[in-house]
Amino acid sequence: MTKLGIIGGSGIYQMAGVENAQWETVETPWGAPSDAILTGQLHGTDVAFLPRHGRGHVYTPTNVPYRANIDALKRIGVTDIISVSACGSFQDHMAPGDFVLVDQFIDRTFAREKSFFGTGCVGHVSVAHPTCGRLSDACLQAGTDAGITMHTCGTYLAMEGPQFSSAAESKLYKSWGCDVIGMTNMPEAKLAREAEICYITVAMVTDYDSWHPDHGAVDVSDVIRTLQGNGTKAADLISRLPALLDQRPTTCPHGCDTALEHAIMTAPDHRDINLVAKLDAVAGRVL
Ligand SMILES: CSC[C@H]1O[C@H](OP(=O)(O)O)[C@H](O)[C@@H]1O
Ligand SMILES: Nc1ncnc2[nH]cnc12
Repeated sequence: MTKLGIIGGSGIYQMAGVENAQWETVETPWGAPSDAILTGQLHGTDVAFLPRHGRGHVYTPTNVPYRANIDALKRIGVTDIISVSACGSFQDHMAPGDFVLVDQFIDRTFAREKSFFGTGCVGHVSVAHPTCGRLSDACLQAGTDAGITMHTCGTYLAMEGPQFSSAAESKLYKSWGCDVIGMTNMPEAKLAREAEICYITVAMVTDYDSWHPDHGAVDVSDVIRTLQGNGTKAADLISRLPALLDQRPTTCPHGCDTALEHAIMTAPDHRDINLVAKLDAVAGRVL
């Protein structure tokens, strides 16, 4: 059974159309998530919506409690996460208002906890293909049906922030072949993989960062203006997903939900029982 998690980024703090909606407080061994989680059904499919920065936009990209957020979603049974995120673009043809289905990341963040594992329970998962092709296909169809200009793949540069990039950084990332830039999807995608949850980033282009000769520096007021249009489009895309994702295969064909199968290195008699206890939701299947 699908339970669809939606992580709403900048400008997305609510989700309309959810039946039996209630804000649930979820506690985790990794602290409190960014906010309570809105649960209910969308066109008959169980959904759980979490505003990444909290209602009122409280958490900076660095301070978002990424581990608590992913643990909380796993703990309440989420199988699939759609991360809806604002981004800058490094490509002329990925214009403000377009949506990019991210399939690769370059992680340049440096001030965040990036793993549920640690001393006393060491685990290594593959993030060679960090997003789920099944979710990407569904988002492509939903977005196209909603009349959104969709790009089927793209590399997302995750920066620490909260300041935007300098022009030199922006040109460097473009020269690396990156397509979009944001501040939040790492370590979120890595943690979702550790938690064996399928994950896709729907990156909503709001600006051209600071490389473009015909566009000035990024300005939050421009970002917000574009986000207001993007938010409506994102809601339309999401409302079409239940019909496409309700029939979940017993196991993800891309292996997202079996990522921990051979991941844990620490011998059973050397494991830290406190850490193992904290991993109950995320890795209980294999511990
Ligand atoms: C409001 S512009 C910068 C801000 O927007 C993006 O957030 P999110 O990924 O949660 O939509 C970006 O990563 C920055 O945090
Ligand atoms: N240019 C940009 N850089 C980083 N994060 C962003 N979010 C939206 N636009 C962005």
